[in-house]
Amino acid sequence: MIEVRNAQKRYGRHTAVKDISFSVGKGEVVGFLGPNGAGKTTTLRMLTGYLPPSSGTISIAGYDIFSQSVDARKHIGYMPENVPLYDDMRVREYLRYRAALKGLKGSMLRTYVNEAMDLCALQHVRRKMIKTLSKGYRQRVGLADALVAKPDLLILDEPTNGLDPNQIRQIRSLIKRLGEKHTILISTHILSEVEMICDHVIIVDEGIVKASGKPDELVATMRAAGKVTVELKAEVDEVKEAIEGLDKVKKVIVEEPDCDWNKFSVLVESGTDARSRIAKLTMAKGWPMRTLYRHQATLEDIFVEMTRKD
Ligand SMILES: Nc1ncnc2c1ncn2[C@@H]1O[C@H](COP(=O)(O)OP(=O)(O)OP(=O)(O)O)[C@@H](O)[C@H]1O
Repeated sequence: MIEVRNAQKRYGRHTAVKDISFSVGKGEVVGFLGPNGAGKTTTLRMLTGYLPPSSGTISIAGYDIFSQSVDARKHIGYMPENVPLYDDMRVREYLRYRAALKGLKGSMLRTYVNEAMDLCALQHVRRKMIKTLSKGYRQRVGLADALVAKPDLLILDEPTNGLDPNQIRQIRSLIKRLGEKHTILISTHILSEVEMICDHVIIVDEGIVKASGKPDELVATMRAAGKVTVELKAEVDEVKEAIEGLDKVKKVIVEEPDCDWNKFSVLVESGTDARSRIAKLTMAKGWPMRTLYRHQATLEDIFVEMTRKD
């Protein structure tokens, strides 16, 4: 459904997207993650045909987004980050206007607008002026606009941005339902959102793809390169030196002590579990120990690991 090959975007001297390639299959729900300024919005705007790439190719449903833009755009419903709405229009009036711009007419236009309003729970505000709507409802109008012409691909740029937790849940469950029938590319900062909604995740930073895969696969890779936490009573430097001397231990980080218990994070090589060797060492040394556990990596750990600057 989406094929991006070596897309690059420069704004004058600044390169916002260095070299991005990825593909999204039909029916997939893909999370597009990255810190501020990573190039997410720029990439989404290139995908939707609003910005030409400086180099590289992008095709949607087999159509090149620039040379076959009309055909490509028929497949896309786009919800930009700050949904631009006409404040002085009423909800239904606005959606009918947008549907007409997308080529819908007559009874089909009315039916499609009605269905989009049903899906986004907008019927009870259909006669309200857009300027009187809360942020959550404005987002729903933006989503209804994106899906009114029944495109098979939805591109959503931070759809839950600025919403309160209840509104976030509502929009999230709506996106989940939409994912049953549409291919979705969703840019977000909210990692739990990705874990809940997406089949696949792409992490971008500094204009390139840093990681890509199923959320649980990424987490499994990270888990293999795990971290162990140890709390014991012994002299800090001695513990650090002894654990760092163990096979396959990469580094020992001294954490804030908890009362008189010293705490250490032990970073170990991929595929190893240092717990039994640490336990043997502490017993041999006679150090009292109260904690020894291996961390379960989360998508947040992956995100931080892939995008940290230190
Ligand atoms: N029109 C523009 N002119 C010049 N530079 C721009 C323009 N738009 C974006 N940039 C720069 O390009 C880089 C990528 O921006 P982009 O908005 O794509 O990032 P983002 O990942 O969407 O960030 P955020 O999560 O903050 O929305 C940033 O350094 C930004 O300052």
